[in-house]
Amino acid sequence: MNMAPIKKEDVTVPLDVPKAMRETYIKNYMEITKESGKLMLFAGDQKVEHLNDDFFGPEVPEDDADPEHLFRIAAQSKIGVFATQLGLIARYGMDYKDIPYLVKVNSKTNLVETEQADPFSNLWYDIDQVAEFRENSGLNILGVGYTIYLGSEFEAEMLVQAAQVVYDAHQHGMLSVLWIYPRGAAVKDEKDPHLIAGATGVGACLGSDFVKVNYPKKEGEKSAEIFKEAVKAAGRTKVVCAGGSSDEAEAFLKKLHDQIHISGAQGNATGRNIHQKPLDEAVRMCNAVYAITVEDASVEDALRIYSGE
Ligand SMILES: O=P(O)(O)OC[C@H]1O[C@](O)(COP(=O)(O)O)[C@@H](O)[C@@H]1O
Repeated sequence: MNMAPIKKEDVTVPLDVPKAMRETYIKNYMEITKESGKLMLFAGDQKVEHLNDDFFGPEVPEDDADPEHLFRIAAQSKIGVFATQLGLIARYGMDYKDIPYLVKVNSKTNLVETEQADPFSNLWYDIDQVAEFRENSGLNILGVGYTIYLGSEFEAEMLVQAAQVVYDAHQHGMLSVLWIYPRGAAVKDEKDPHLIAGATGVGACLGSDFVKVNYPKKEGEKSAEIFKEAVKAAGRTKVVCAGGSSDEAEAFLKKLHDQIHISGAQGNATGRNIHQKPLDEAVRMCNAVYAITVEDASVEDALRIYSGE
């Protein structure tokens, strides 16, 4: 069920990568996509984004209450990269040296989001510090991630920061993933397909390697079909979808399969649908998501992996 692997020559290196860093960029690209060209990103930044809501409660298994759960899953499963904040990586990385990491360089909590409030997610670290951390820790840091809230009154600041993050990541041969969410008082419908396509187009103009958006939704339309506009608008920037809140396994895997095979998405970025499970089940779900994304598995194959057959 493996797809033909991509070769080094297939990697399009953006021109803001300096000559001396081309090989590093290609190596990181091959590694983050597991030589498939597709990204399986395990998203673990929610301890800030959603505070403890995703990690504790009647619907959440006890394993998830401890931040180390995220590292255990990332270490024991097949993934392209594990995305979280630098501080958490610094606290656990010594015991999880083999995980491929992506440092999320901005984050904000959900407390600021009311009906009126326009979100702003400020930069925590500049990319030179991430590169310094990569050097000092010896960890395998393949890329960086940044969130933009398009349409927020703070959009201008976030666009500047995102542009710098992408450019600077490329200076160090690292990959960039932009999370782009239309959000704020000016945004009537965050999941409007045309607006999501606007967001992926912004990702392309920022020169990002990957752009992560929410799956569009429109009354009476098939999401997999209306998502095609966003994939097209992104051009050479690859589009991946956020996982969303925990769903029933088959429905979730089917949706992911459609995103890749109907819409043309080049991967996924999944958090809660993986980590809101006890460790063993979380690992099986992660491997199932990886199988669809990187190994071209069918939904049936992925379900077999998930059920441990
Ligand atoms: O839309 P929200 O609530 O801001 O969610 C943002 C979160 O969703 C993600 O993009 C994807 O994670 P999930 O798969 O759990 O949805 C996270 O990286 C991020 O923390």
